[in-house]
Amino acid sequence: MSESILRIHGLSSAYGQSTILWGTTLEVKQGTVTTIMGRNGVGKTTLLKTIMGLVTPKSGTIEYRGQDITALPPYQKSRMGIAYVPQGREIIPKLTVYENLKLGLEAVGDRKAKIPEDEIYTMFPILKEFRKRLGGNLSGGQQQQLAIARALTGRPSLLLLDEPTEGIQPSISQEIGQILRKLAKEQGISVLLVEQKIDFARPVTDYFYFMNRGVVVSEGSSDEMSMEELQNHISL
Ligand SMILES: Nc1ncnc2c1ncn2[C@@H]1O[C@H](COP(=O)(O)OP(=O)(O)OP(=O)(O)O)[C@@H](O)[C@H]1O
Repeated sequence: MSESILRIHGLSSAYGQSTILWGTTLEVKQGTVTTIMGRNGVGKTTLLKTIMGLVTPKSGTIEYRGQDITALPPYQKSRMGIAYVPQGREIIPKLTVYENLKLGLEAVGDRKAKIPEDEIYTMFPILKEFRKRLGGNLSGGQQQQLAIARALTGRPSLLLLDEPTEGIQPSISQEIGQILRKLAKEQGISVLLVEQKIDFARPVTDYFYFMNRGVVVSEGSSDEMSMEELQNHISL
């Protein structure tokens, strides 16, 4: 079994008085795609934000590559190789595709580094074609590809992805799924994915966690789970 790149133990976090995570525990193995599923509002986005340091945990620990990173701010986590693609993508509409990609490098604090253009454009050929186009003029699927590409410019070890298929046509979702598999299997990048669509998640995922009301309620490897079991888990 491969090593864990991320271990989360008993993580709780809140917005003011409103507690959302109630002691979440999970891990991500190196070079795998690990997927968190659960209904709207159970705390999946809050979990990713807490891992990234955008929400401060009340208790619990986050360990990345064996190091306790619980209290570190987001920029330090970025520099250590954790990249985050938020729900809704958050690309900058008034900047070109290339300029948006450059922002990914700034997030890791390396202004002198070059965008690995060959790699990025091999993975996302449409971004090469639209290099000079404004981000705001891309389709939803192309913006999602740009957001993932931007996260990859700093060569992360762990990619946190929040619902990349939301509002995207199935053919592009499929392409994104294939890219996530490749990143994990060929480049050893570990992916922690939040996803609601079973059809997309099933072929992409190595290991599933199911959340309800701020905790993990069940888990299991993708191979061991039938489509029916998956359906049952998320309808709980
Ligand atoms: N900034 C915030 N301030 C206060 N409450 C928030 C904030 N962000 C989210 N919440 C609340 O926290 C709860 C969990 O939200 P979260 O977005 O983490 O869930 P989710 O499982 O990702 O759901 P979804 O799939 O709808 O994004 C919800 O009740 C939501 O209304």
